[in-house]
Amino acid sequence: MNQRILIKNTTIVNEGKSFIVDVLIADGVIRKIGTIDIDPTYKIIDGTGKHLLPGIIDGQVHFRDPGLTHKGDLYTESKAAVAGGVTSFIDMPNTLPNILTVESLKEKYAIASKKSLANYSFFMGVNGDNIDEIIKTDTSQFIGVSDDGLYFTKKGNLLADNPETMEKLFANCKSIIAIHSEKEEIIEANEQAFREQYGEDVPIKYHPIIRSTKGCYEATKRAIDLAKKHNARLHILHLTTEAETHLFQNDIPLQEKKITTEVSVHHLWFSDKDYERLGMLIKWNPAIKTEQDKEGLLKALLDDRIDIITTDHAPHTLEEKQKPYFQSMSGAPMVQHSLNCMLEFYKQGLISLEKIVEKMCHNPAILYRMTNRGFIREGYFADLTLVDLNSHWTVAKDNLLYKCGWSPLEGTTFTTKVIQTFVNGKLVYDHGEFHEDTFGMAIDFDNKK
Ligand SMILES: O=C1C[C@@H](C(=O)O)NC(=O)N1
Repeated sequence: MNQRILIKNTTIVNEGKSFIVDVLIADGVIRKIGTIDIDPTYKIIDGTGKHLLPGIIDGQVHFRDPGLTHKGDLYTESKAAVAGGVTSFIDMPNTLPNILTVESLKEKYAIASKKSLANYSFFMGVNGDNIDEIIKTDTSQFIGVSDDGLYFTKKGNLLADNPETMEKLFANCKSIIAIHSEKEEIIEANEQAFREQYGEDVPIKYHPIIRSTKGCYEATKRAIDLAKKHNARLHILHLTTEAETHLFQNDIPLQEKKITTEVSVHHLWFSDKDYERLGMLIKWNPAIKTEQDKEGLLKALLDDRIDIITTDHAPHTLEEKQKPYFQSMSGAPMVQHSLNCMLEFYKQGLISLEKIVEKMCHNPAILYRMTNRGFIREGYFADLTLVDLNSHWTVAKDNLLYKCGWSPLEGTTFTTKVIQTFVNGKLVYDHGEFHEDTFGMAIDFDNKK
């Protein structure tokens, strides 16, 4: 039998409330929440002065496995995730091979079952080549479909030059469609203009001009119009502009929303002011935009037009990043520090702890219809993270767990620390140490609801 763990006297943050209580973990689940007597067989954890949150569910990561494992893999990146309080993640399809068939999806599940310390699920990739197969496939096979990061061909390009593909997908796909929302034709025209002026070495400050607000807004508007026309389930990934936030609703509960969106932590943390200091390290697609956009995203998060927070954790080697503009890879690692970043906003009085938990834990579970995860409830999986809200430490090379070995946050001092992380009731991360004797589970979800 699994050892029972009793977390005594901890402040749980859950479902809009924070209060001091005891939590008993047994057989992988939260067995009891309340005042619980100590039993000699229990492992006792003193939660006094600490906060217990549901484990973070990161709805968008690129762990690079299989095929791109020189950047990261399901073991290294899931290890970084649990050290950051993340207990579940959904990985994107732009691995090698791209995940465009049920067979390759199953292979990815098999790899994760032997390597991932956190719970996992995977988007099925969608482009012009596999759309007919996607439409035919039973939606219980995948949590959602996405085009994010896929290598676009004219034929396969979902977003830009292929309105028929999009129309067909929205008319027929019953699972959530998670879109990387930028209009390629606008970006390409801007790239062309800047290339003529600067050659390969365009200054990074022009990245948000090339990958412009117009490109984002028009793509998002078009996707929303199509979703409304066909009553499809649409999720816009990593929103970056204040303008787009006004395209989303906050007057219906998430359970009933068909059109949803997210913000990634880096788009709340950085703005175009940081390009001078960090250069290509913060080249992301869609681009980090202005201070006003950053503020608009936070506002929309707080007033529920933005539903969830993700990382879009996208590691590349430093060598792949530090190249002239057109060759430098977009994306950066974030999964180890997403909770710390959000808790820093809490410390600054910008967001409540309860709102952070709603957007990073509860809502991803609701949005992706996960079974018994995302909340501190009796009978739910014991996916939990214990945090100290008064602990100073500085991000540095020697405390990074990413395979790529760098972070755009190096030198940042955080005032909170993840102390312990439990995945399915197992203490996987404990004060900087890992217990690696068990792996995470495939996340159950119900696409039939
Ligand atoms: O959508 C994406 C993909 C990601 C990657 O590197 O896979 N990098 C990005 O910056 N955006």
